[in-house]
Amino acid sequence: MFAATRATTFAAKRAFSTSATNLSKVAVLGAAGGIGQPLSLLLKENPHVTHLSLYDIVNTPGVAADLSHINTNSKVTGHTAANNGLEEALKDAHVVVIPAGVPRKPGMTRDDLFNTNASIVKGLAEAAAKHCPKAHILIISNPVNSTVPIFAEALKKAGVFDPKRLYGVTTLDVVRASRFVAEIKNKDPKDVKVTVVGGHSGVTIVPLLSQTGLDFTKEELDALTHRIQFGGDEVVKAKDGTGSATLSMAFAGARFANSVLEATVGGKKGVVEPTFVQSPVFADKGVDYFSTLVELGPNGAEKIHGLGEISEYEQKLIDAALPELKKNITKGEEF
Ligand SMILES: NC(=O)C1=CN([C@@H]2O[C@H](COP(=O)(O)OP(=O)(O)OC[C@H]3O[C@@H](n4cnc5c(N)ncnc54)[C@H](O)[C@@H]3O)[C@@H](O)[C@H]2O)C=CC1
Ligand SMILES: O=C([O-])CC(=O)C(=O)O
Repeated sequence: MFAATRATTFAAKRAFSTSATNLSKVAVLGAAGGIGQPLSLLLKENPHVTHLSLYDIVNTPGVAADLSHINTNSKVTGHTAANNGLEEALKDAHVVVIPAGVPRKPGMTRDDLFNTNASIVKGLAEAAAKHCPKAHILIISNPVNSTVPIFAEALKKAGVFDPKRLYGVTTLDVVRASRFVAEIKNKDPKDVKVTVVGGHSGVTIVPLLSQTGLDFTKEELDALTHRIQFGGDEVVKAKDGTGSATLSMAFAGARFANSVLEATVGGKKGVVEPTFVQSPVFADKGVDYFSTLVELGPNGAEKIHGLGEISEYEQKLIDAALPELKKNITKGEEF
């Protein structure tokens, strides 16, 4: 799946010394789960990854043994809580991707996961602060609007918070938006780029359809906006109590991890993705984290873009998103 980037990667590897490739240990925390397994599979195929380190409280030795037979260049190791497993998994990691935690069941909101996932994420943050304080941390665990602030607070407490290196993964919203718009406009999704801003739950997800260069009727706008904001619910309902999006999330997570790797060790310029980071965009309204297009560079999230020109329709969506986002962020910060 990364064929398009392979040429760049190999060129970059030649251009960089071996120490550059030694930087690319990627740890997955929650690696034996519904997202963790396919995500790890996709990362095993990523040529930037030199060491894939899999951590979960259960089953990682099996997942690691299985993946380790795939004939790509990276080494795979599996770790559980025994024998300082978390420390071993995190030590020297360049990127840490975190899909650890429980998923939704029908009838639940993402915020309903807070009670369980907040402490899981906090514990992992404390370990990351200690064992890989300079790593790029990609948070998938829900509720993302709160788990990113929880992680940030733990890093701040340990004195190692670098806002350029902490990202909430909102790529699934971008992937879905592209697919849903392509469907109704009879296009190939690869030609449909939709910037999705805000956060990652319900009304906090704001697709900027006016920036796609396509025309939409009011009915199309209403239907698409609703589908993008509540796409997660479609999967939760269809899975009927067995979980939420895992395969599309693994795809999205692998895509975002690849972007971070390309920008930080691949030497690629102009990598721009929406991601939920500490952001100045609505800081004056007390919303300290927000997803907009972010330019990724060797040090991570180097340039946070504003919203650009948005329609009146989108302004109303933003107005509805901000109070909910603020509430979610404060809840995370105060945990
Ligand atoms: N950001 C996004 O767009 C999306 C986020 N998610 C979220 O991702 C999370 C994971 O979802 P699934 O993989 O479907 O759940 P899952 O239950 O299949 O897997 C979660 C894994 O985390 C592990 N885990 C639990 N506590 C842990 C700890 N302290 N350390 C390490 N691992 C631990 C479990 O053993 C399990 O293997 C959920 O919170 C879900 O809501 C899901 C889809 C999209
Ligand atoms: O809906 C959920 O709970 C999982 C998720 O975040 C998504 O699919 O966007």
